[in-house]
Amino acid sequence: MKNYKVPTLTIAGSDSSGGAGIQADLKTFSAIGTYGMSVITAITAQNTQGVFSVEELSKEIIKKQMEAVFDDIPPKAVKVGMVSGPEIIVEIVDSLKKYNPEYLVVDPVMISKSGYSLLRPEAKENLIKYLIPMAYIITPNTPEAEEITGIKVESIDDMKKVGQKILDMGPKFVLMKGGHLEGDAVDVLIGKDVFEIYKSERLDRKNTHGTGCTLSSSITAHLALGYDIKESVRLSKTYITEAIRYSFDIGKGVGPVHHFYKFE
Ligand SMILES: Nc1ncnc2c1ncn2[C@@H]1O[C@H](COP(=O)(O)OP(=O)(O)OP(=O)(O)O)[C@@H](O)[C@H]1O
Ligand SMILES: Cc1ncc(COP(=O)(O)O)c(N)n1
Repeated sequence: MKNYKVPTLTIAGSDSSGGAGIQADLKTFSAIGTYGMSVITAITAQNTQGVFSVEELSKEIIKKQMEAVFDDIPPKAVKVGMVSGPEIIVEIVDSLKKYNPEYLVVDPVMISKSGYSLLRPEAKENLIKYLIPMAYIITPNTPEAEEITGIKVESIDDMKKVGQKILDMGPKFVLMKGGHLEGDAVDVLIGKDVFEIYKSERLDRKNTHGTGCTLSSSITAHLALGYDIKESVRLSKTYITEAIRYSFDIGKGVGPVHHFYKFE
């Protein structure tokens, strides 16, 4: 089902070390077999050891990037990752309303694995009020789900309950990621008439930089290629599991996952 001409777009921050953010998204888009494009929201200076600095781009250049992409190569599916500040979110939401892509995947990036805040505290309100309701699917990890709802997530039962709360905020589907819990790596997909559990063994690996970015861009690429939501998540869960299994040591800290595709 690969189609190198199907356009996909990521709206996210740049990770200079290539493991997360825009770079992980584009690698995933290519590996799944779509044509990847990017709107950069912020530049981070980071590597496998941490995030050292962040510079947000202006809302003007974000608007211009959106226009340049959508006026020429309208993407079939769009993913939003790190959005950083409140004004940027409003700009992105306005542009998305204007161009109305078929699929919008929102990965509500808040804190990097290394503990650096990638969403300014004052931006949280706009994320919840404007971006989450327009998502086709939102993919919070447990700390992000807790931030969004104010409710603790410590079990699969909590994931179901809190996922339902997020669904009530307006997105069509919620994928609650269980990477931060203990035991098997269990993700839960919730929609109006949909409830699916995706389970994999927990792999004992230290190199998990960019797992969330990779999973959400894989879902984006599969939706763009025409898979339905359950299939898109199933194939993406396999993709991230194998990407973690074959993750590798590069750099001095938490290395990246491995992008390649050979599963159907
Ligand atoms: N050790 C692991 N073994 C197998 N699967 C894992 C492991 N850790 C995470 N996963 C899976 O990876 C995906 C990403 O989950 P996670 O909850 O780690 O997202 P995240 O915290 O947003 O990632 P990131 O830290 O990159 O932002 C999920 O499908 C999760 O189940
Ligand atoms: C630009 C950018 N976007 C997202 C992440 C989250 O990824 P992780 O939690 O694996 O650090 C990141 N580190 N950098």
